[in-house]
Amino acid sequence: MTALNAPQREAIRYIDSPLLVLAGAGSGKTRVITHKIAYLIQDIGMNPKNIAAVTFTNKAAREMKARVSQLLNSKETRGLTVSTFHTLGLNIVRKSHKALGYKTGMTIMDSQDSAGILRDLLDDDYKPDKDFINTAQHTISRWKNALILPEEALAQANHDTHLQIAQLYANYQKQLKAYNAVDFDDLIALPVLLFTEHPDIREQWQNELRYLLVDEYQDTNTSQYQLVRLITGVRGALTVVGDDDQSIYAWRGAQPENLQQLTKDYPRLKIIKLEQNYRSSNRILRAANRLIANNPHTIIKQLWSEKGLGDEIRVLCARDDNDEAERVVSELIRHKFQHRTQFKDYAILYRGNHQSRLFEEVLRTHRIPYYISGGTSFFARTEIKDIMAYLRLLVNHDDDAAFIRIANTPRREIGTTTLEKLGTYANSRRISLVSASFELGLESLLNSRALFHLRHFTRWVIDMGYRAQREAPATIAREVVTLIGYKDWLRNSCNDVKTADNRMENVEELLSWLAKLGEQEKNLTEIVSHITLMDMLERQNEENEMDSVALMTLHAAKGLEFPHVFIVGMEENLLPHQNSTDEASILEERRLAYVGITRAQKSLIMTLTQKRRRYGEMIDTEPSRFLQELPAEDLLWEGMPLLTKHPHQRQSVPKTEAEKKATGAAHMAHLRAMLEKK
Ligand SMILES: Nc1ncnc2c1ncn2[C@@H]1O[C@H](COP(=O)(O)OP(=O)(O)OP(=O)(O)O)[C@@H](O)[C@H]1O
Ligand SMILES: [Mg+2]
Repeated sequence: MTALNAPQREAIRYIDSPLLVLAGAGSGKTRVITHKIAYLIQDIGMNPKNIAAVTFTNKAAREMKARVSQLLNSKETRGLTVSTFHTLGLNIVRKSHKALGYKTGMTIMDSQDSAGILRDLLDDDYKPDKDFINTAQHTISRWKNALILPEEALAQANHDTHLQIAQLYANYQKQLKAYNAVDFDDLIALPVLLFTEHPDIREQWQNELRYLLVDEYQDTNTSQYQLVRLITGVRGALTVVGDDDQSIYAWRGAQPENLQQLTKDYPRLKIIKLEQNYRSSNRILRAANRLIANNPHTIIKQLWSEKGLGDEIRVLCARDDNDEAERVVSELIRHKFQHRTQFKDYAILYRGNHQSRLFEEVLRTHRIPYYISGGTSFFARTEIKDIMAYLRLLVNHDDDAAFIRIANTPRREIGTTTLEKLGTYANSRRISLVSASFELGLESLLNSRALFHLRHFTRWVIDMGYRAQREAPATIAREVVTLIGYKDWLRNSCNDVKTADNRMENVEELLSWLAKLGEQEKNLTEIVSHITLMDMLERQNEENEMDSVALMTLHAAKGLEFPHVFIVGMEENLLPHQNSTDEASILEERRLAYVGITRAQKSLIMTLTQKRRRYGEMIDTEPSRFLQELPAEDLLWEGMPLLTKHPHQRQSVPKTEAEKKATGAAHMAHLRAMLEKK
């Protein structure tokens, strides 16, 4: 156990009762988890298949896996679970699907799919109302995360909208079941339900998962917390690590109070604190400490580091958002050249996804490799999912989820009512939708027109399926795309031609990829399962191994670290976010800024603009209130002076260090005055 300090070592070896490691950013919490896994396997002799470590994002899980494999060889980790909460939930649901009333081969609906189902369930007046669908989806998700069942939601509804959404929730659940599908939230809620209602199954899993480790514990919501409790049971073989200052998912139902709840639920809970930070230089830490001190605290944590004082935190003021992107990228190029670093040493972090576009554009112009973490992956795109669903259905006529996805995409007169009747019928006969479409029994349920359109399609599926067994996969795929008229469908269903063409380009990309796989003598069945099974995580791994700049939201950056970090858009209405100005939300926005700052190891640059294009209009911006909460002595202001609202005060761009300091002080005073006025 080298490179561990005393409290870390204590945390790793402690197995007498549940353990909570509560500590600030970069203090080695994740390191405690990975080393503890190694300790349990190598020193205690536990079977890796009895150990599960869970966290929140795919990227964090991947990072954790990578760290574990530095400590243990592949033989020692065989059977070990290191995953997200959702993947763990999925495993449980898959293995115990019967007890939950599902058939094998269930499908996971993503957020787009669920929105589609909700839309289909709505009355025609509501169908086009995207905002309503959004609200409904969000509300249902919160209910699920709080383990509120449809009946309870109905009983509790105290106004019309809630009542309407609660009814929708009930129908939505029914629909999912009929499709043999689950959504993202079900992956946690169903295992909880399962373990509560079936003590025998719970016991089996408790015997299977004998030690549980949870990273980023502050972000667990009610259902995740219940799942942790049910898995650990009375034995309480549990280590959780977290930082209340990094709780940034309240909007998704996360409850930092779960940290306190632990003390109540596990009276024998042991708490260990870590205070030495191994990540960042002291100026960065001081900025983080000072910022977060503005939030109320029950437990005070002061981080310190042996990494020296480090460079000042630079604050670049740009003219507008274009200028901001240009400056960040040229700064990055200059810095890389000067310090002989790699592109992957840099991260550009922002509050909202939409902020990435300009940076992408400029990075591309300069031919700098970058990747967007947590963005929509190729395979999550609608058009790719559509075409893949066709191919899935050709090779597996029982893939009901694929059938449902494309039965009416492009439109072919197979309506929701037809699908519903078909679904109910297939369910009662326990056969797939395609098989059911040919049965005599269906004929009394559907009118002849509906039946004609349905059978026309399913027959086509079967014919193409035959051909797919003999012909080259890429040929079949291209023919499918042509025969269904996908290109025209995109043109008609997208809002503008550009979007349609972009999507078609993605389809072309998929087709040429299929051709490449086909050259390796793979048949369509093999290719489809290859693509379906191809671990998304693996693909993203490839991405990360490339030397490229990381672009991501502050949310997605949690748990990660980079030598050089840019936090862009340090402005009111961006950070803090414009919809987050009530007191509780400001606290959360401040934690988000804290997460951002503490990602940086060596250098941190923050940027803001004077003007920014929003909703097509150039608007004046205001510096983020969080800037003035940072220690003035650690900031170095650069670029356009901020004082635009007072042109007579306009100063020249500061050049010498002394000038920069002086302008910095002036900016801070100005900022303070401005904010006090508000
Ligand atoms: N005892 C130690 N000696 C040397 N380096 C360490 C030690 N503990 C942790 N580190 C390093 O410090 C960095 C931060 O550690 P880690 O990511 O585990 O912190 P964390 O508390 O999980 O941070 P976060 O709150 O951001 O998730 C990592 O690069 C890790 O390898
Ligand atoms: Mg961590």
